[in-house]
Amino acid sequence: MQKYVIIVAGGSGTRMKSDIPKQFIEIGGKPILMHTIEAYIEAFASLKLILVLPEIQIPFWRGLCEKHKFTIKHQIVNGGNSRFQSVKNGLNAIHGNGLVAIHDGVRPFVSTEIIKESFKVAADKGNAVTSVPLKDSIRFIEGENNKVVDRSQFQLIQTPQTFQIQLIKKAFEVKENHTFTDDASVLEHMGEKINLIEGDYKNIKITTAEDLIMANAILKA
Ligand SMILES: Nc1ccn([C@@H]2O[C@H](COP(=O)(O)OP(=O)(O)OP(=O)(O)O)[C@@H](O)[C@H]2O)c(=O)n1
Ligand SMILES: C[C@](O)(CO)[C@H](O)COP(=O)(O)O
Repeated sequence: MQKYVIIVAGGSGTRMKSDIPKQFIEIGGKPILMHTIEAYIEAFASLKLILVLPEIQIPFWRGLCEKHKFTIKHQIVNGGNSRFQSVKNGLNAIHGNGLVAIHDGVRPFVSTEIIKESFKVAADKGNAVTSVPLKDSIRFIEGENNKVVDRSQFQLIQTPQTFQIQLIKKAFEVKENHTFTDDASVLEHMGEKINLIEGDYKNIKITTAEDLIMANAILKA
């Protein structure tokens, strides 16, 4: 079965407050996004890779590829105004059947094992969504009040989120709404059961400046 990955890097990284979009910040001598792409090609060399970028950043990315002699083949697609729109643009670039992993460009430490398991479970069950248990206590906030909740009933959701292509394309035909914070939420809206697979605490989403400290530490570990 043909395997695709859509790597979404169409955001502007406002919470990082950096001069360049965070996906282009260098860790270990190369842009975060190159680490992410390499992780997928290490898992499956024959993977078809679709990279979603803000249109205005495409020349900058091409310049980075030249500078770093980055030759992994990928198709570039324009980003949208939200993650949902960026994923949708990526899905529109796929014309065949098979499986597609959707992955945040700013999660560079995804392991080969997770990528492989994600495709395996999606092939069997239609979808596979990576997650980890919570390590902190959590509280439910209600107006002025708050109360403890049972954290064993919650999971933190990561990417990859991998799907049978026809299923996820159909799910994305819906009108976007604010509950669509990831791709699983879009599929669930269509009535599908979500299958969780085990993630990894190292599979961080680089979002704020502290995450860069963590990223450099993970690289050195
Ligand atoms: N319009 C958008 C918004 C987000 N993303 C991607 O979705 C992933 C997760 O989003 P997030 O970490 O929130 O990235 P940003 O939107 O760039 O960050 P911020 O919310 O701080 O602006 C990132 O790889 C980001 O590039 C995207 O492809 N298109
Ligand atoms: C898809 C995701 O990484 C799963 O945790 C997350 O929902 C992306 O959220 P953001 O609001 O785009 O940071």
